[in-house]
Amino acid sequence: MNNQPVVKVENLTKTFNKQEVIKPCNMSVNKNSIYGFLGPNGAGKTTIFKMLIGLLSPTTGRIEVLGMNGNKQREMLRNIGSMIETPVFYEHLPAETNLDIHLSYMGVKDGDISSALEEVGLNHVGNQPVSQFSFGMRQRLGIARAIVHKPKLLVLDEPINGLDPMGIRDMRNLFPSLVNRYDMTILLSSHILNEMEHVADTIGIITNGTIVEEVNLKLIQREHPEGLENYFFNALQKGANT
Ligand SMILES: Nc1ncnc2c1ncn2[C@@H]1O[C@H](COP(=O)(O)OP(=O)(O)OP(=O)(O)O)[C@@H](O)[C@H]1O
Repeated sequence: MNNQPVVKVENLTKTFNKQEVIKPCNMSVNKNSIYGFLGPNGAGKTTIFKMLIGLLSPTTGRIEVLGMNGNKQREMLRNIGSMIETPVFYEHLPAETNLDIHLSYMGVKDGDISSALEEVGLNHVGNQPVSQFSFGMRQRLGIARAIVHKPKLLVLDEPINGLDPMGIRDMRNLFPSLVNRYDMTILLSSHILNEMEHVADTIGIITNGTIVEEVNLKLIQREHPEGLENYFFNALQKGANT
């Protein structure tokens, strides 16, 4: 891992209906990092993710992704893969056709749909319509769609939500291998602290619209060998007191 930031956020805010739900935030995600974004319900994780991937515009502040800001938005979007909230598909079309449509939309000609499906354990059902998929299979397909065009930055909002234990274990192996094989940088959110400890190397904590911590996981583990939970609750407490 080197120290070149792939995501750099400065003084980012977002106001909805006169309410500032994201207060001035700074964030830095290093190249080839797996950054685990943690925070209570409603803290602002999804809103920040949406701003990073261009689905929402910031109220104020600056976002730089892969060295680009607003100036090269198309190029930036082609290099981002994401799954935010519940993924939506063309229900009547097979999984592989959904990925094919995504590749066309992204302008990628040489995407490997069968490999992407295999990465998430869906290779045997690629020809089935998505309407026949279970919740966990849809999550897996959402991840396949996020990675099929081999983005440089992968942004996944609660990707293991709804996965079975095998799926969780598969993702634990998949994420670091995407970093190693395709030079990706991954930004993940999850409420499952234990799982974040398995995959992330950096932890960011947001509470009430403010990022209160951004720390290397190894440093946390040195101080909290018992696990992330105490560190997480302390950080929230610290955030509440400032
Ligand atoms: N479109 C919107 N209009 C108004 N308020 C919104 C909108 N989207 C999000 N919010 C508010 O912004 C705050 C942050 O929401 P967000 O979805 O980013 O939280 P989160 O950390 O992802 O939560 P969770 O863990 O529950 O998914 C919440 O108070 C939410 O009600």
